[in-house]
Amino acid sequence: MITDLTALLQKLNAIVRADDNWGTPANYIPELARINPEQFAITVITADGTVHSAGDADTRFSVQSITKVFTLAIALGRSGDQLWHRVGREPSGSAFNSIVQLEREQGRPRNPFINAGAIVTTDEVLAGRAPRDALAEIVQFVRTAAGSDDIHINDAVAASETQHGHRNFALAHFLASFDNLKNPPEMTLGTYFHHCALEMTTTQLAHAGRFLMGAPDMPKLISTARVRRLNALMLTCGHYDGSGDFAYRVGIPGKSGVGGGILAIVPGQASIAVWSPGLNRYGNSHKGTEALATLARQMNWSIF
Ligand SMILES: NC(=O)CC[C@H](N)C(=O)O
Repeated sequence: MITDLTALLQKLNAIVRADDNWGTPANYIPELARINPEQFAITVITADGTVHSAGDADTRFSVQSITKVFTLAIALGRSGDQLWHRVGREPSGSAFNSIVQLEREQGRPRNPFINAGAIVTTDEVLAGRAPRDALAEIVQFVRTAAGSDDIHINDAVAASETQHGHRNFALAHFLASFDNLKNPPEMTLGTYFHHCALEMTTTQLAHAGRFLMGAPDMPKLISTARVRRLNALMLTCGHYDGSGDFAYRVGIPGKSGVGGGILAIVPGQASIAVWSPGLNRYGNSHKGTEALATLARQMNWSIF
């Protein structure tokens, strides 16, 4: 079985590379726009701890919104259910950076995985501390989850997003106007941009996702009940307005990032990280999604 999975990933890597539609990298963060889209990597860690990889699995990429899963875990650890007064748990049906819904719903973002919701969870993690202290907690959580200290924030990516993050500034000020930010918008955003700029390889990211598998020998960073809830939110909200399509086609919880990464979990069975920088129309990795759909079908992995 183990050799089968490695062979399957290698075959998948070859199939993915043979298709010349690589999608388009994010263009609103200049540091991400200049990345060569013709890259692909996949790592699968199974419940027995074995690691299977294919493609560019040692190349670091910007994990971006995938960090929203870790900041949500931390925010829930700090504030518990109080957090849900500030942010909802419903799919948004709109783009990750949309502002219209926020006005209609009086400044309470639909869920913690769209940008507005993640700005709120970051604000909760910040909790009046200096941004470097909150960032230290986030980076430490990710390093502990991954079992590696060699995970860092790329300051150039954070600076690039700060210079061009007009939409996120608009969202943060909108939240503040509805009294849904406890810290100054610039301070919360600075923290948010920096944790989004964390870089990992697919090998590191798949390791970091092991605690979400809920399998006996995996790191236990949060309660089993919370693991289930994070997975539920990943399934319903992890791909923004593409979440329904991802659930339909792939059938397991996943969280995407605009850097082209996706962390997907087969509860009790596997933690999967996939990366290809070109995006589909929802802002999710084009080839990453295709590869996960094929892998899930071939392995018969589904939560349904
Ligand atoms: N979808 C994403 O990965 C978005 C994250 C990015 N840092 C942003 O705020 O726009």
